[in-house]
Amino acid sequence: MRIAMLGLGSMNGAILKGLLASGVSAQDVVATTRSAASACARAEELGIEVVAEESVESERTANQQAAASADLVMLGVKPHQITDLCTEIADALEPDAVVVSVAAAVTVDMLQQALPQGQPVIRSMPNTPLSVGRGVVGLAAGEHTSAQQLHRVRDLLSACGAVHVVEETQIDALTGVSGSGPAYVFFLAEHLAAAGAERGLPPELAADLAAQTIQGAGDMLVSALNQGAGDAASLRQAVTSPNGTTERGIAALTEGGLPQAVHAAVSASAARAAEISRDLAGE
Ligand SMILES: NC(=O)c1ccc[n+]([C@@H]2O[C@H](COP(=O)([O-])OP(=O)(O)OC[C@H]3O[C@@H](n4cnc5c(N)ncnc54)[C@H](O)[C@@H]3O)[C@@H](O)[C@H]2O)c1
Ligand code: PRO
Repeated sequence: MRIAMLGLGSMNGAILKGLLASGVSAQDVVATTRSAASACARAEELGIEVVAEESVESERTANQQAAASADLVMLGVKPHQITDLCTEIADALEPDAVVVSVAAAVTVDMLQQALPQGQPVIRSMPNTPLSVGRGVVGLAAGEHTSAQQLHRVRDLLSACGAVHVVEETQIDALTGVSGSGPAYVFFLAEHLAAAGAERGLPPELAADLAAQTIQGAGDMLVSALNQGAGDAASLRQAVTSPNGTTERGIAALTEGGLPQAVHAAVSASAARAAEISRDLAGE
């Protein structure tokens, strides 16, 4: 499968690293960037062909050239840039090329409107841990995408994370949990480490303890859920000895409003996605 990654920032870059590590051949990937310097650096780093918008001299833009040869086109630009990018590549696309948007808030309908009639599209919501093979992706297919095309994309991404095919109405909530979620976890890691350093641990040690604890707890939780051997609440209880140290820590988190703060974070992220969708639709 020939893959075009249009825009190579945080998200498309993370997906590409995950795909290459999972065995996708660098020969099968072409990416685009705006600047020539960035194209050079990324081509050297990743071993793939990268075409820069600013160095193309032919009639076709970098995005058109990359899209023309692709079976799968991943749109990795900001939400407000997606429809312009769709319009730009529309005439270059093969009719059966599958166009996958990674953008928050850009609906299947917006993608279909901006692309040729009948073009297969998928709205996705990935997260950056795809870069290390531990990502999460939600996929919602458009009306012209066959089950086989959806399965091919699901199988490709499954090599670098967990893929969930969902209703489009669920994507904003999924964005609030797993799309934005890595940032909440990194925020927790920052504060765990800072608190450890405040209690006298060397800062590097505190950062390692926070990261390794989050990794171990995450692995343990996924394994327990997969094996039907517990859930987050039961694993938390197993750490919490009656009248022990954790009980005091959990009480402090509860008093400090962690449960309400997490609910508010997921709601705020999902609500912002809906707000951007309305802005993009001009409502
Ligand atoms: N960062 C995340 O964790 C994350 C998670 C899920 C979804 N997303 C979505 O991914 C998309 C990109 O976000 P990001 O965080 O990677 O932003 P980013 O700014 O890191 O990446 C966007 C890239 O696109 C490039 N670009 C812009 N216009 C271009 C054009 N016409 N041709 C080629 N390249 C172009 C920019 O130079 C930039 O490198 C957004 O729509 C966002 O909603 C991001
Ligand atoms: N990062 C993007 C944003 O912050 C979308 C989910 C994660 O908008």
